[in-house]
Amino acid sequence: MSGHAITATNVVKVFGDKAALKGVDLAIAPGEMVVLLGLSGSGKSTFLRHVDGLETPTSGTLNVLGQDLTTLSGKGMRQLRSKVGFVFQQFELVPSLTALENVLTGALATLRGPRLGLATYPRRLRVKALETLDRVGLLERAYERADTLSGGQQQRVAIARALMQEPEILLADEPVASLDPESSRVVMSLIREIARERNLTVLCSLHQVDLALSWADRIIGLRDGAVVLDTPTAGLGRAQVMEIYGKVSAEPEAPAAPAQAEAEPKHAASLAVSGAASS
Ligand SMILES: Nc1ncnc2c1ncn2[C@@H]1O[C@H](COP(=O)(O)OP(=O)(O)OP(=O)(O)O)[C@@H](O)[C@H]1O
Repeated sequence: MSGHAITATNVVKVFGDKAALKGVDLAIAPGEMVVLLGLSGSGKSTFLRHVDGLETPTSGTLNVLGQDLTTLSGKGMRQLRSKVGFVFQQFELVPSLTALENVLTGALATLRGPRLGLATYPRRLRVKALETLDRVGLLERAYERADTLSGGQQQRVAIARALMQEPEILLADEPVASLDPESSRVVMSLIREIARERNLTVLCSLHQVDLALSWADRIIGLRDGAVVLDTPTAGLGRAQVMEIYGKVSAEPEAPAAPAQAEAEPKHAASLAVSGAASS
């Protein structure tokens, strides 16, 4: 037992002939807000999916909230997953349901049987869902269909949904990649405030160095399936920031020229803004 919320030891994940994770080692303390920073394809989503038990490591070990994920099955895995909330880039709401109903689905794992319509949820959960919507600033939108809300509002509903399960860990996979800068700021600031209030451990993938520097306690940089950087953000000077741009956005060592086009990261521009990407 390490006392960490998440500990990965030499986690390798191979899909067919592709190694998505090449021996990831990291440890995250309870209550930390960590950004997993890297280009598209660096392995961020794959790692987050491991922490939620959606993928199993090919080798290595992953300990989440004191449990070795590689040994958990059925019930044990469900119990662990109930303590881990997940927020996605595309929100993954049910578009035809109201904001409130979407939030309530976050409590489904605690209920027996299907729920169709608001009235089928216990009153205590309806009240809790309304309070949670209020916390994300959307109480007045509770009865509107999810697909009538803006992207930023939908992501706030998705955060409220994740909070309904009272998680100890919140995973967020590129939660602001589909949002404009102002909505991104609102969503990141909300995640940070709520994490502080509830002593949540947050692991959030991002591809933007600037956002990572603004919102993380610590940045873990992934490149080509490996950790290339692990640094607290407090007190970083310009030189270290440049180093972050360089380390996370540099191509893997000695890339073969013909592979370059295919390996071209879709987020290259946002990581290359410093001009230090080749350092
Ligand atoms: N189920 C899968 N089957 C085969 N290859 C996969 C699978 N999942 C991920 N990969 C590959 O693993 C590598 C890492 O992908 P991953 O989605 O984790 O990266 P990422 O950093 O999250 O990027 P993005 O932001 O584009 O999702 C990629 O090369 C991807 O094609």
